[in-house]
Amino acid sequence: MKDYCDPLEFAEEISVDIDTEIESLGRAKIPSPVNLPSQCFVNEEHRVTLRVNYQYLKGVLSEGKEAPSLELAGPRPFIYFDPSKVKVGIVTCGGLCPGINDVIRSIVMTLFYSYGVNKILGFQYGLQGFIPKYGHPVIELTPEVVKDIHTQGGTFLGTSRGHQPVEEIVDTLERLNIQILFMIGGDGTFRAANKIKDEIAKRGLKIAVIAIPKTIDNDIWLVSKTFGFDTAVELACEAIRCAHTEARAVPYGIGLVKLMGRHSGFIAAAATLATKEVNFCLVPEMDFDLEGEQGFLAELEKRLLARKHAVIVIAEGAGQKYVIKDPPEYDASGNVKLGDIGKFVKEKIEEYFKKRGLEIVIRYIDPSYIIRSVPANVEDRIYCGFLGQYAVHAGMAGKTGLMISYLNEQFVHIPLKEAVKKRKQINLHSRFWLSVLESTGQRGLKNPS
Ligand SMILES: Nc1ncnc2c1ncn2[C@@H]1O[C@H](COP(=O)(O)OP(=O)(O)O)[C@@H](O)[C@H]1O
Ligand SMILES: O=P(O)(O)OC[C@H]1O[C@](O)(COP(=O)(O)O)[C@@H](O)[C@@H]1O
Ligand SMILES: [Mg+2]
Repeated sequence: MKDYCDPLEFAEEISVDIDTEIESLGRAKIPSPVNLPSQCFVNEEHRVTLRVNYQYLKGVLSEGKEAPSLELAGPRPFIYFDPSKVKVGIVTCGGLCPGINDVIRSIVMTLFYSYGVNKILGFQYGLQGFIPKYGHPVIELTPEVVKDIHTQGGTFLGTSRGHQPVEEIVDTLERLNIQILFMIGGDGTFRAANKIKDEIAKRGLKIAVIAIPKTIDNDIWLVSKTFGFDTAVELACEAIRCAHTEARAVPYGIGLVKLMGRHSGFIAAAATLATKEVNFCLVPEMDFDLEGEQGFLAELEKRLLARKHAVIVIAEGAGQKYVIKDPPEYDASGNVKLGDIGKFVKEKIEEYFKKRGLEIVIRYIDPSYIIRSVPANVEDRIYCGFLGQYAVHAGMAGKTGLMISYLNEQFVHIPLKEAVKKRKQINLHSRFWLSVLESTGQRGLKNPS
């Protein structure tokens, strides 16, 4: 599993103080079912040292403190819930992402075959599925129902954006007697999951909430890579290759590709590294000037004159200072609505070269929804399988308020409250970004102030 997006390399403050304690509903006393090979069992003693900055670690150890470590994910020898009685819910929220169906399938198959759980309900259309007024019926999930869903993109359960009353969500969990809730979603879903977990605790209920990080943006803190990201990058590369072909075919051809990435430009950056044809990669983390001697347009002109073609990749959240509405607008989930930077940059390029009398040909490609609605690629398919399995092991062990994460090359449990503390973004001083700069050859794109 590739780990080049290690969030600790992206963090400015590598010396993270994380509360790594995982909450539990009670003592796990029931022996795990025989279908699970005992050699695979892990327990709470199995912890993974969190890879942190060496200087920070030295400081921690010299103070006599322990090195920060995370609970390892995996099947436990003893579980909390009785497989013959436990009832489980699954919900998918937020934007689509390749691999959601793989995760749903993996959860259902693991519950059924490894633990013998047969009461599994799917809530439809995200958080709306818990709210009676929407009238979305729950779906009974069995291996037969989910057996082929991984061949399709999207989510078999449907999704939605928009806040729903947490009290009503927990009322529904109580009414249906759900004891483990698996929430597949991104940062927004995790904030909702945290609130649901708090409401459950307030009512003194024994319901586990387990989150699985989903988003093509790969912007979740304390996860190396979210599932679906790899597939999205692969598709993005195809768009870039086409843009390059178009640009090279004509004199002064420009291929401009806009990719998703609301606040984090990982798709744009990774696709740039993968294709090697990109000359300018613009991401939300980086400020750039359009005009001026060292601005983007002047740099683009230099490139065009030297090589007669250019490829530009722009993440949708880049350059928002030029296009965002004032005051900003928000979607139903509270995410800021972005201005269309791709269209804006295209028009600026056309204007600039018209003024300078250089006849350019610009091809603008916006593959946005195509890269997230396809089925998962092999890499993501394997990854999603693991995520679903580890989520089930954590839930059956009675753990709660956690996210299953792949971090420092291990599957681990991360408290949700830590995962929502911040957003993972590209660190412009990281070796990862340096590699992007080396690949594009782009300069700072900022005029001296
Ligand atoms: N702070 C919050 N409190 C409660 N619910 C939230 C919060 N933020 C987001 N949500 C809900 O979580 C769901 C998913 O959020 P969204 O931002 O759309 O997607 P994602 O989880 O992929 O980031 C939506 O139904 C949204 O309203
Ligand atoms: O689905 P919508 O509402 O058009 O939103 C598009 C946004 O969703 C994303 O695909 C990511 O959304 P999530 O936070 O739900 O994973 C972004 O890349 C994009 O900005
Ligand atoms: Mg999100």
